[in-house]
Amino acid sequence: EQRADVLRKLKQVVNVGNPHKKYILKKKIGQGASGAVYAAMDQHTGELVAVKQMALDKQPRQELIINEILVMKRSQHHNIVNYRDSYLVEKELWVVMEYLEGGSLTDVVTETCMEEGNIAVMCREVLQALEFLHERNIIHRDIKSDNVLLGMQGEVKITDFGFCAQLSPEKNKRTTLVGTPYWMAPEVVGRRQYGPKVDIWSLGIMAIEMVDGEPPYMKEDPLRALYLITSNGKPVIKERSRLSKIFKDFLDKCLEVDPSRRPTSTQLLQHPFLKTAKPLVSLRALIEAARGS
Ligand SMILES: NC(=O)c1cn(-c2ccnc(N)n2)c2cc(C#CC3(O)CCCCC3)ccc12
Repeated sequence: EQRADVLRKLKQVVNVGNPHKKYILKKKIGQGASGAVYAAMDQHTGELVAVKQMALDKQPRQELIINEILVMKRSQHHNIVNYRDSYLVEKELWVVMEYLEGGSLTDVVTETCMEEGNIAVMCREVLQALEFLHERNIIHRDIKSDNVLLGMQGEVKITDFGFCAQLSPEKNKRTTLVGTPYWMAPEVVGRRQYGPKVDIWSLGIMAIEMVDGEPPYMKEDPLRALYLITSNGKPVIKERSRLSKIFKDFLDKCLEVDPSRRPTSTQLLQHPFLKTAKPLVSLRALIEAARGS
């Protein structure tokens, strides 16, 4: 009966009509936890879109899907992959959103060596998205390079709100173990109460990805990584010696183990490290370098 309830609620949220008439699926661009993602074309406008397809009966937590759509419908921002529309086709849910053709930050961190000016612009753009979400009491809970997408005009947008949490005055803290192990904050791993600052920790881990090419403990299995996060606290950065003083200070603030000492997104947006950011258009060269390799 809970599933029937979800279906009823979804029917109120999604658009009417058959998306097969509106969109032509092109190629598969990803296989997220909750479904496959395709690049598609809007038949009337010729615009490229991304379509996330989820088989409802395969979802462990169906109510999370409604959450993702409802939260994203009203959260339009230039640093967030924007929701377009959604459809229910038999038992399959389609979520249609804008398409970013530059791929993910993962492609860049694994294929290129980023200089600090590029790392600073990435951190600034992601912090702008986090400030927007945290103001609305939304925690993303899965910040990592895979979920940061790039456009050819230098757009930087966060995506995949499948794990996000909408806090309320009655329930402004969470304890559920959600996210991707290597990027999880100590308070999440330790099952303590946590809030929006978990996204700031994950941003710090993503900054380590941009320096070292991968998060700490990536060679360990996920369970051991969880143990190391709680036992080691602030992770060691392999190439720390080669970083500037203000970048090290920025990293140390994101990776404060005690969330009450970790700055908010608004506070971090004032950090001097972000003043060294290169112009957004310089990211185009990074995308091409990542593709070229
Ligand atoms: N590789 C992959 O799995 C994915 C690749 N993309 C995209 C999206 C756009 N452009 C490109 N190039 N890729 C994904 C998007 C989502 C998502 C989401 C939302 O939460 C975003 C807010 C509105 C509701 C839906 C999940 C996964 C992937």
